[in-house]
Amino acid sequence: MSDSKVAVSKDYVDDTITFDSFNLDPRLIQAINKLGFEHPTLIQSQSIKLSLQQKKDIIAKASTGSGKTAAYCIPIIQSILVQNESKTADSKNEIQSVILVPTKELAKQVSNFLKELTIYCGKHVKVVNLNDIENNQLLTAVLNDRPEILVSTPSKLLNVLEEHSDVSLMELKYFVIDEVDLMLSYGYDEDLEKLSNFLNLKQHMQVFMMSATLNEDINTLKQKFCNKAAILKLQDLDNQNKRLLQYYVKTSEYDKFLLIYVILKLNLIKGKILVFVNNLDRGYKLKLFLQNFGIRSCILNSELPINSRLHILEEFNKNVYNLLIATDESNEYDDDTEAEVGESTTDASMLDHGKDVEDNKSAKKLGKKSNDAKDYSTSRGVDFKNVACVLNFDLSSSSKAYIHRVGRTARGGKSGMALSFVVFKNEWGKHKASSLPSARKDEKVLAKIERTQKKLGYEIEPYQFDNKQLDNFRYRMDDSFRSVTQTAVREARLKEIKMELMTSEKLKRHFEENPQDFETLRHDKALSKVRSDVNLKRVPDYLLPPGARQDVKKLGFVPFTKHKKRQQQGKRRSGGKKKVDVLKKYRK
Ligand SMILES: Nc1ncnc2c1ncn2[C@@H]1O[C@H](COP(=O)(O)OP(=O)(O)OP(=O)(O)O)[C@@H](O)[C@H]1O
Repeated sequence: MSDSKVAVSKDYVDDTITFDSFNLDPRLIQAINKLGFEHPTLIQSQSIKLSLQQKKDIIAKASTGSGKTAAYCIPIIQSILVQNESKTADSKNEIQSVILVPTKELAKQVSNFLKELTIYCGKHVKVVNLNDIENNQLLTAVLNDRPEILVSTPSKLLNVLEEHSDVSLMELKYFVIDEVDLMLSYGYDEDLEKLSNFLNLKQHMQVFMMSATLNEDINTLKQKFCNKAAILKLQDLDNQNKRLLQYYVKTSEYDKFLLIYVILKLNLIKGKILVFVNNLDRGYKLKLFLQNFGIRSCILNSELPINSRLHILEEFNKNVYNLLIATDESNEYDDDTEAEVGESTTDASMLDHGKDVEDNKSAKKLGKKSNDAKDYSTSRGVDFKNVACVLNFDLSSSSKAYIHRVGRTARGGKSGMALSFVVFKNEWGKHKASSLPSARKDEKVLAKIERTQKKLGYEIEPYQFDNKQLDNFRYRMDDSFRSVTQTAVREARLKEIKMELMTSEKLKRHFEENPQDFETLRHDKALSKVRSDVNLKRVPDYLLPPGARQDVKKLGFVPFTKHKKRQQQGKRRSGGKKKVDVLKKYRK
């Protein structure tokens, strides 16, 4: 999944072994080396061993970013390669593996990863992402070839099976359900039930079910698909949790806008920032608000065509954009019971054979996702690269959604930080234009998040900004906020969709022929001309901390404290190893 070499921290790595010790095919080992993976992560070493040596079905619960994708991809590819060796010239090709994921983004991500892993054996292990193919004739041709691995969302696979009666999954050797709990809350259970009719259940078929969060809801699926599954639970060890620093700021709804403006305008957070908002309009509102200050951002939401979404993700991962505002609708569908029940065991590593996932009678089923939002989630599974900070502009409405959101940073052993804006209960609804229904419960949700994170060994620290310093920026923020009317938001939303649709449909062929043009397409352009003061883009000297007045380049990590102190802190930072509290300068 990575473009560059990734060094996984000791938290996840099983440095007692290397990938060589699994007796993997040299072509697979070569591809793993090319990805820069030196040691397997804990979930990988457990899963590869159990799958290859004991042929066990596996239900795995392991932290976000701990390498679950490779934990099922590697044994699948290895087995297919072994199988191939015993093939004769007239053996027929069969589809051997199906990997189900809840979103199109994940289908793309997983199939890309598989392609990287099969780079030296692609002729023998063909990977097809069904969600990638819309043309029916092309699909028929591709399926006639009986690719060894299919990646798909459940609805797409079902659709394909219903329309291509000649495609059989009866010889399937591997069946993976990734982000299995999300599948259920998205209402994919009916599709999965129907899909089970196309499978030779419990007959020589190995099943993987993976997620960072699991609850007893998956028991029905487990009973349906698995045969004496081994349950792997691998969470971080207590003293290894310092890679992810977590903070919250209690604020009013209106002041969230002030806070984000100051944080971004003064570059208080270095590196890429992923901002989560809870609905589509909020995303555009925030984008337009920031645009007034000359702060560019991209939007990611379920309304955009899939090609645009994939392109935005790709570009963000290539560091083309620094600021991505993602609408997370999935948190509406996550229930919170898992986090409290599921984490009751915080063993670093626990392996039970045939043991049931914990009972949680109170787990309630949530409504199905709307068609628009189906197949989309930014908080789940997406391997955002090098995100320095996840900023919950709107707090998630469940602690489970919070786990997945903050899991978009500090991935693959890197460090990161999460900052959440939490609305004081007694401040909720006081400023209509900035108000959000879900924020009413912010304090309650925060309490749940704190409890859940504590069980995982994490502390979430309060962060208090110096209100006096912030107040200096207030009148500029008022101007900008007023200019972002509901009409401006609606227009921006329409304009963006039109723009992206054009790109997706009309220009699709052009981009296929001229990929270099696609590279230069930017998604963070200004959306509409909201009536704002051009001066808003400049921060006048008197608003800047003294250290930055002479030299604008000094913006970012600018102290409101004394210069000397900052120099000392700067030195410490350059040491590289110490965790940096990037917002410190604004602390009260
Ligand atoms: N053995 C390894 N060594 C180094 N990097 C690894 C290793 N395994 C995976 N990675 C990298 O770690 C990152 C996270 O992996 P992956 O997306 O599989 O995590 P995940 O557990 O599925 O997370 P999530 O629960 O959020 O879906 C990826 O960038 C991947 O390339």
